[in-house]
Amino acid sequence: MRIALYQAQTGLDPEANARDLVGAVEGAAAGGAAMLFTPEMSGLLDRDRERAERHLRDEASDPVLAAVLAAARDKGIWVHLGSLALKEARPDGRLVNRGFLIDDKGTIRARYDKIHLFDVDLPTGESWRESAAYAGGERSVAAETPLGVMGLSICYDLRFPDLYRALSNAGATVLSIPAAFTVPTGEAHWHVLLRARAIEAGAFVIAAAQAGRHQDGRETYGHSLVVDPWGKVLLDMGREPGVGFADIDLAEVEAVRGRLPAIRHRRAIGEPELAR
Ligand SMILES: O=C(O)CNC(=O)[C@H](CS)NC(=O)CCC(=O)C(=O)O
Repeated sequence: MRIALYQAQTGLDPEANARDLVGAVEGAAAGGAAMLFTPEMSGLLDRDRERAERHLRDEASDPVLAAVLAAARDKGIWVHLGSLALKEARPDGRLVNRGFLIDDKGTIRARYDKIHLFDVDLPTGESWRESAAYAGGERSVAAETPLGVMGLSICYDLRFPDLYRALSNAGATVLSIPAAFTVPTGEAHWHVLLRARAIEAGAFVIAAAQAGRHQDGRETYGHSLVVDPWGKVLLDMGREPGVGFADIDLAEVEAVRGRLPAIRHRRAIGEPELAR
């Protein structure tokens, strides 16, 4: 089964970003992919909250989402739109960071709101307070796809293995982890965390990422990755934006789980006994 990943360098203009997304859908379909994966914040990447807010809509009126739904239908391809920032009616006024699983008829099959929010001060001086602008999601989501049951997640979620344990316990054999990773944390942690999630779950990991220097001045790590259930990297897109392809053999999941049945050996772990 062929999949495609769109490594984006999303900018400040949602219209231009939507055109690039539609181009990626067309490129993925022309290349024979059954499904395209796009990064976190595929519609707009802007550190300036006030400037960004002027462009943001709710789900029903978001033009980027509408463009991707139409392109998926026209090209007959599934899309995991990694995430969009959306203005949903919430009492506290915060946004949601929401991913969409879209089928080849342009129908939304599942939505996932990012659970773990990136509130981190890096030693390089980079400082992020995602929870100031976004409300965290409350539930994990898996969905049936042509690739099998897929677990949805977003970026910083990658650091919380309990989420992937829950998804694989629910039958997920593919884990999608769209991202906009920082460069220093990407260099230190990206490959090892993605490979670990694949190995622990005996599942494919598909991680479409933002890459390079963006119009808002930020730099993201790139390296969109596909990892097989044994932990082998099948695709690493490096630093340049574009569409990449990988052929994945879904039988690998059962083969690896048969060889090393760790997920069948999972136990419920309680509080540790603390010896003093
Ligand atoms: O808000 C936006 O515009 C786009 N969203 C992001 O950039 C998000 C939240 S600030 N980034 C991450 O989660 C990076 C995680 C990361 O880099 C790590 O876990 O090391």
